[in-house]
Amino acid sequence: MDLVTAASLAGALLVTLLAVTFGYFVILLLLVHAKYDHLPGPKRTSFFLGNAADLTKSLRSPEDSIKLPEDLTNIKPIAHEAFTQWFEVYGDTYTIYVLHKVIVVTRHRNILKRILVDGDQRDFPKGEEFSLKHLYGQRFIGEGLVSACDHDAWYLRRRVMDPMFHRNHLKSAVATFNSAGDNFLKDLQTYAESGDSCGLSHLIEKSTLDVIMKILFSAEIADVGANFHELVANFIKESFAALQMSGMPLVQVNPLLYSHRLSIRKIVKSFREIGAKKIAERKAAICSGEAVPDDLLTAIIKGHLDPSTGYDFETLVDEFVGMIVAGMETSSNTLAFTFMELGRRPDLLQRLVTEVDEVVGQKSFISNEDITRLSFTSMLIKETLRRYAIAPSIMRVVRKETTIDGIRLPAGTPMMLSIMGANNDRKYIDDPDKFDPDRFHPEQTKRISVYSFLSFSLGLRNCIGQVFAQMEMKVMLAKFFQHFTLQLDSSETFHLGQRATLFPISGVKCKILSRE
Ligand code: HEM
Repeated sequence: MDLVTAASLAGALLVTLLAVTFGYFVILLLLVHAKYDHLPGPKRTSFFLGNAADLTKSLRSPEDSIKLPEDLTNIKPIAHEAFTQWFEVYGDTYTIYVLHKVIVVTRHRNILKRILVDGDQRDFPKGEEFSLKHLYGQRFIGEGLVSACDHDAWYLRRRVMDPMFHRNHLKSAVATFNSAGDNFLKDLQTYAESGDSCGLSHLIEKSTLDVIMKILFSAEIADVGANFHELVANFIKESFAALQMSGMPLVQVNPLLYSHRLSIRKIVKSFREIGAKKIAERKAAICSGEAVPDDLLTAIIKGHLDPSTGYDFETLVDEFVGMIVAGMETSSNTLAFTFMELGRRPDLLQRLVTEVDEVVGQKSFISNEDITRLSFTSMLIKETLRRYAIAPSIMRVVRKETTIDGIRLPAGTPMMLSIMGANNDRKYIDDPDKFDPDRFHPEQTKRISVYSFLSFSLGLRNCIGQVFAQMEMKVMLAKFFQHFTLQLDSSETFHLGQRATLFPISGVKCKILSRE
């Protein structure tokens, strides 16, 4: 066969292959569309891309043109707003399509109830695809508690960790919450003295990392490395922004995004190496019989030494990364939103200051009893969690075909359970856009249903750190208002950003004013 014939044969083969692949993809799309045609949803703007264009638009700020990938961390996404608006138009359950993938978005109470609470969790697992196990092929949270999809493996790990997050165990951590709070005060004092504006979000982030490192891993930030806080902050921002991007069409394979994917892989890998080093040191101490702290790190390593839990060394690293990912940004953004609201609501700020003065006064140590008595502070935090659901949605998969209230969910359906949608559903919440901590007043006659306060999720796989987070946030707020107050910069926009979690885009720029 001569060269020309071979080349034309290869060309014909390639064209046939492309035509078959294209035909296969078209049939696949038609089948997926037919499978979900019975559910409402926004019109697909493209047969092939589905609603991808709407979603990509909603990931971007209306004002900014975003250049990928350099500006990923500066995206001002408003994805949750698109989801909320679609609830108003298409009802409590609707579909969105990206290429051949479909997601059913819901805030329907009975669906949430069945999936999170009443149903067998084996029938509604976290889907592998949405589980944060890997990011651009690099192991991210792997098989850790947050991402575990296999119910039995998850259960064994949750049993190892639950005691560390129990209210009684956390009582012994109150001193540590105080000491992290005192470090926060030192940073604030510097700004109060200089009169310069600060980005409060950044200072809070440092404190919530400080708390996690001390309580879960008995480590000071400084022990891990001088720039550890910046490193973690960068790791969280970059990886969260990438998580959000990675679901968009072709981001995983687009050659133009190769350097972005490579840099994210490197960031995640080097962060995992820090965790591996800490774990190896503690494991060596345990194995050689040295006295070790009674913290989460010791608990999971002891679990790893007991083969029945299925913890291998990499899973321990997954837990280290997972706890920081799940615990730092969530608490820190919730506190940032609380400060943002207090900055524009002198009435709430005054109520908080009065409570702090009455309960804590000039005491330098905030005890567990004080934390319990800070009831307005609790209401304030709960309303922040309701209004600005930091984790705006969570993912599950319906394994077997299930019909709930006449809504048929085919087997294999990926579900986005909208926490933001449920928390702000005007069918159940009066004037949901209004920030009103009194909704959570213990004497409020119209009690908020648990399905309108999904911020920590519900059921077996609810947030293990919810008591931890609320104690931490109460101590931070009380310490702050014992000594300082704040004045928001005039540049404050009150806009929300979204990179996996929600955050105040401005970073809560403000002046710190001393109360003394
Ligand atoms: C305001 C703060 C927080 C919020 C709003 C929050 C929210 C949530 C939500 C919604 C889930 C369910 C995720 C899902 O089902 O996909 C979750 C799970 C989890 N959270 Fe939190 N969280 C917060 C703080 C924390 C803290 C401080 C820690 C640890 C120190 C933590 C550790 C975890 C873990 C390990 C899970 C997985 C639990 C499991 O699957 O068994 N969270 N969190």
